[in-house]
Amino acid sequence: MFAGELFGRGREEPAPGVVLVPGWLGAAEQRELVAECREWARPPAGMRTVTLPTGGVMSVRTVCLGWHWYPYGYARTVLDGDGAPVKAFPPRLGELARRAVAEAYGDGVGEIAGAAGFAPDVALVNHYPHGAKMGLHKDRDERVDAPVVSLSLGDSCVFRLGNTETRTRPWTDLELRSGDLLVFGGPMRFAYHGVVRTLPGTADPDLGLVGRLNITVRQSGLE
Ligand SMILES: O=C(O)CCC(=O)C(=O)O
Ligand SMILES: [Fe+2]
Repeated sequence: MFAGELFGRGREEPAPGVVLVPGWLGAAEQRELVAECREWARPPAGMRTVTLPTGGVMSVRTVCLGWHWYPYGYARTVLDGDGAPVKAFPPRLGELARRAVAEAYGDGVGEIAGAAGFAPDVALVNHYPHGAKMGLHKDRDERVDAPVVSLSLGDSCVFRLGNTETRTRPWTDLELRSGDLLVFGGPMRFAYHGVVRTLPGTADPDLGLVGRLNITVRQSGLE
């Protein structure tokens, strides 16, 4: 427990273009999103493990909406899985993500590339079972520089926000908890980032979720 928590966790801007809004989603909204993720996870085009070109298998399980992400590109079918057409991008999730960007940047929305006209069309839903993590990477398969919206549910995690140049320091480790909103855009849109570890057992049991879910909502720039 940090002394600062006596005063609650406030909005943070850990780097230019990166905004963390703790507890952005209320308990009811979190429960609704978890229920939706369960539906999205069902086959066909459901949650799957991703095998990298190196032969490594990612420890998270992923389902995509709108466009199917595979290493490294986007397609309309699950070409590295069951071959089914990707599920539609839910308009409600798009609305939520647009509100997220507007609220995160506030009056500064005009200074962040692609933020004012944010038109998301793809979401990646990652489930982190206990012990899962995600190595440092850039989200670079999108063709535009609009911000990425990230929503966290369930167990907390240590999220590593790196830099745009190298996979090494400097980086900032942030704790992301259930309901937190993280937006990264502007000068940090193509920064390295990853999940060092999750913190098992930190989720509110009422959420009924084992592990951690993360939803990133993005604008692909694809037609
Ligand atoms: O789980 C997270 O917080 C980050 C996920 C991520 O970086 C991604 O899906 O590209
Ligand atoms: Fe990412």
